[in-house]
Amino acid sequence: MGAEQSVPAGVEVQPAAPATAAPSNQPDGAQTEESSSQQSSAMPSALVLVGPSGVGKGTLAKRLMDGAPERFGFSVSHTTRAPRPNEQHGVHYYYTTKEQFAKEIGEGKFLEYAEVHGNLYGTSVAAVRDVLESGRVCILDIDVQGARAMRKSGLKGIFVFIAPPSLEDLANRLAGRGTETVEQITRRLHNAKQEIESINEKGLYDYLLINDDLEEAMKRLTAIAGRAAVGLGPEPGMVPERVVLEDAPLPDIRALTEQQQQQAAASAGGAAPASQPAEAAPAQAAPAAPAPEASHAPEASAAPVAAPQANGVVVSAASAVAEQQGMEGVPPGFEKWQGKVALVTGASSGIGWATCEALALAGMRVVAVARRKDRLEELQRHMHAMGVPLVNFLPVVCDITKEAEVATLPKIVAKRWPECGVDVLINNAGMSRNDASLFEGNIGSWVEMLSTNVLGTCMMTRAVVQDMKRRSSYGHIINMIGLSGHRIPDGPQGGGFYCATKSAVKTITEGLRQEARGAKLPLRVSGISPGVVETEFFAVRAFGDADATRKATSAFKCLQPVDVADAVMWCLSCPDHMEVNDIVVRPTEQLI
Ligand SMILES: Nc1ncnc2c1ncn2[C@@H]1O[C@H](COP(=O)(O)OP(=O)(O)OP(=O)(O)O)[C@@H](O)[C@H]1O
Ligand SMILES: Nc1nc2c(ncn2[C@@H]2O[C@H](COP(=O)(O)O)[C@@H](O)[C@H]2O)c(=O)[nH]1
Repeated sequence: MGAEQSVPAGVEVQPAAPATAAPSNQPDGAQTEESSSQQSSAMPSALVLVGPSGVGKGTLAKRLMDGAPERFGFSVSHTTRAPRPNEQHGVHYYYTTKEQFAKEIGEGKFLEYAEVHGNLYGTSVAAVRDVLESGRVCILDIDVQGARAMRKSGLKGIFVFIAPPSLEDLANRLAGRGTETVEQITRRLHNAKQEIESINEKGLYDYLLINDDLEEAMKRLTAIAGRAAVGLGPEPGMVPERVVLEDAPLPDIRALTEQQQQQAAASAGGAAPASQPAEAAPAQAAPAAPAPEASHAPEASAAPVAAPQANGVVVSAASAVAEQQGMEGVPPGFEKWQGKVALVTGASSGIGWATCEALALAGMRVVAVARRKDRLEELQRHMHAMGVPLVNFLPVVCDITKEAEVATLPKIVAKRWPECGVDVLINNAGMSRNDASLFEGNIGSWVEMLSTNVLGTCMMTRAVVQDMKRRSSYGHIINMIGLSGHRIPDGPQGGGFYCATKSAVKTITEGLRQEARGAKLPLRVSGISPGVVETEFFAVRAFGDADATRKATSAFKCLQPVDVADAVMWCLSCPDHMEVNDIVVRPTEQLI
């Protein structure tokens, strides 16, 4: 027997039976209620999560492991399915060919294997052994056929069937995850009906857990996993004698996907900012059933924008576009961010718009934050036209100067993508006014600049860092400092106040970096300081005079928003040991 075939601690291996073997009502190795409840040893055992695709096994497993990596490890399976863009070989799966898989079956490498939804999946002896030998609970995420085979293998562990509240919920989750096409979802859902019927196979499962509310499900699973951690067997009687399954028709996935995509943004809840009452109602066709919070939320909370039609096509949430482009658009080093969430403020135009586009095209989930709902809707249409899956895009109407609106943003993100939080924050929103001289300036303009450029940046940062702390997951914060954080180009004309706010952003960026280092957190902090960029900045500074931009940007070829977005992408693509602290970039012809 080769190394791969040696018996893992606590695992008695019987040769893997092909998963197509007829299921047994009393599988070998299944524990009777008496024997299982008495089973106890100091050694952690396996925790086998079974259930239809999309029910949340992976989400629950990840949460368990993130919460206590010293107690739980994952059995990384082999598969012949292609990796999704955000997946890593050796972390999510070992990706292999059919030929290699067949060869390794012959070599007795697998504890179990099965064809699932058209691909081969298998649990190797080594995958389970390595985790158990490290003294941790080994979490397996396998299908029903795999569970039957595992029972036969004699693996010591607790088997939990995770069920969805309904097929419709399951369909919604699969569509929302966005990693499969409509056809693939239909196939997985069709299989789900049969998989759910396995609940009634005597002795197959120890627990039935309905993953309705994720937090509740986590609480129950944590308690079950705690037993596995100390080698205790399952409690008796945790699977009902007989579960009556309603013969519900399969949801129409294509229709549901369209509806789901429309609802997704709105279902996060929230009302339009108090300062923008006219924008409270979605301009797009209202979703069929808006979440109650949408109409009853307190005035001051951010509001997601309703999504337009998405042609019913679900493409990879993690990086459909990158996949379509064969990863061409993705800068080297950026792969680590695929499927992660970036929040961009000031997303309705210029640098913010271009940054949202670059991030989404490279496979990130993007939360676009701005005050102007019509512009966010336009950005959403633009994203759709660019081929960005709308499941990856969350536009939110929010005024970053309003504390209560900012505070709701992490919640909106968590509602939309339950297993996620903001990983990357781009504090881009900033503005200037041309009536802010220090001799005779308009105090309202000072307040506006201070609130947006300084306090808005700080409030956004605080909200996101606190959420990162809660999740123990630290990403990257990039502040748009601007060249005005480094020098005063138009002091005699009264530009001093604006520059003061920008040099405050520069100092805050360094302060944040030092706080992160002081707290030994892996958060990375960067600043970007572009000179003249051709954006609406100048029109805003001139209180809406569109000609002001032309005047300010016609002397020479200015930077374009995409140039700055490129700098953002570069900051994010640098290796983990490298933190870009400030990028100063001017148009070549700009003097000061
Ligand atoms: N309780 C829940 N409520 C709402 N959404 C959920 C819940 N649990 C998980 N989800 C979401 O459902 C989607 C599918 O979850 P996940 O990928 O964990 O399923 P899975 O069972 O591991 O699927 P597969 O077997 O295909 O790997 C994810 O987008 C996840 O965020
Ligand atoms: N029998 C096994 N099933 C497995 C294994 N690894 C994963 N799976 C199941 O396959 C489906 C699809 O997974 P996906 O990653 O393509 O969405 C899912 O239900 C998994 O539980 C395995 O090693 N053996």
